Amino acid sequence: MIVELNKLRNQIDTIDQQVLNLLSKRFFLVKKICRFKHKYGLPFYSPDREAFILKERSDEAIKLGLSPQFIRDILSQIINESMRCISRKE
Ligand SMILES: C=C(O[C@@H]1C=C(C(=O)O)C=C[C@H]1O)C(=O)O
Repeated sequence: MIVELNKLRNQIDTIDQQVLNLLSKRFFLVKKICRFKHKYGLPFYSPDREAFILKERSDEAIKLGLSPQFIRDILSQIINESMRCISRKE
């Protein structure tokens, strides 16, 4: 029984690691976009793009049997972190 539980937990650990790696890649791309926008004098904040992301991903969440509100909440947090990320000027 414990072996089975550990196997399942190991799978969750692997998935969590993948989520972290993907978030790291996402913030890397956000920083690239930030530099691109800075170069061409564009504002970093794009409310239309953010609205598009939240709508698209919550529609996708429904198809996958996930709560669309949960996915919107997570993505809003991630996008808020994008703002903090670029203000750190790393
Ligand atoms: C990364 C961008 O810049 C900002 C950050 C976003 C994000 O984290 O997805 C989305 C829109 C912008 O407010 C972008 O315009 O794509």
